[in-house]
Amino acid sequence: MSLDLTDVTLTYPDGDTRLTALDRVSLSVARGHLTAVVGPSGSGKSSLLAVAATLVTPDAGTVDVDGVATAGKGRGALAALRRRAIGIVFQQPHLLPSLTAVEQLQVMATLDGRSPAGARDRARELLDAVGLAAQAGRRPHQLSGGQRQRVTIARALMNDPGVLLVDEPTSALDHERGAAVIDLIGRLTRERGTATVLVTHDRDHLAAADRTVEMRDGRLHEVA
Ligand SMILES: Nc1ncnc2c1ncn2[C@@H]1O[C@H](COP(=O)(O)OP(=O)(O)OP(=O)(O)O)[C@@H](O)[C@H]1O
Repeated sequence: MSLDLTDVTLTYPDGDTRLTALDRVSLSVARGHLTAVVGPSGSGKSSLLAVAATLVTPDAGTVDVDGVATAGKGRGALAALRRRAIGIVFQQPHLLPSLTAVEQLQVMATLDGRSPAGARDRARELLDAVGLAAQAGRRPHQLSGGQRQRVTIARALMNDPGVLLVDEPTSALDHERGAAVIDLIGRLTRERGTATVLVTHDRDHLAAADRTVEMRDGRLHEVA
């Protein structure tokens, strides 16, 4: 599998005790597959993504990304693994206001040492893939909310990651635009072969998923 969480437990300090945000959670996602994670507020969905993204180290259990065991790795090695192997899409687009859509993507690649021409070609190809070829020269304020979210999805794919983690990408969108973004994530998962985990509140969006799991009080349950 491209993403493997095994018996992951994560706790946070909570007064004199600790709150268990993830309770022996195991989840494996293969390349080309989309797993949707639903569940009530506070059930541990964002914690699950943070652990999968190697941004938070669990108290117990293991996280393997693209066949690489992350246990015991230092910050530098984890940052390098994230840049190479993990694409992350947050709830809010987090775009740089002064850059055009194509530049938002190019920055990622240039940071990674790709040649400027190679970065531009890949950025244009990805903007085309998310339906924004005509908007490549626009800045964030000249884009709709859905278009901004598409730019962040394209940006997350710049380094051709094996793992794509997406946190509530539709929370700022109306239902129709939200559904279109989820469909796009499903299509890109299959076309680009990412192991994708999508946190969503909206159960109407689950048709694009190969599998749906539900978090409840830090535990993961299969949804029939
Ligand atoms: N940094 C933190 N310190 C202490 N407790 C935290 C921290 N982050 C999250 N928690 C707690 O851990 C539990 C799981 O939170 P998490 O953010 O993973 O839930 P969620 O399912 O993503 O919720 P939502 O749908 O509201 O975003 C909650 O009880 C939350 O209050």
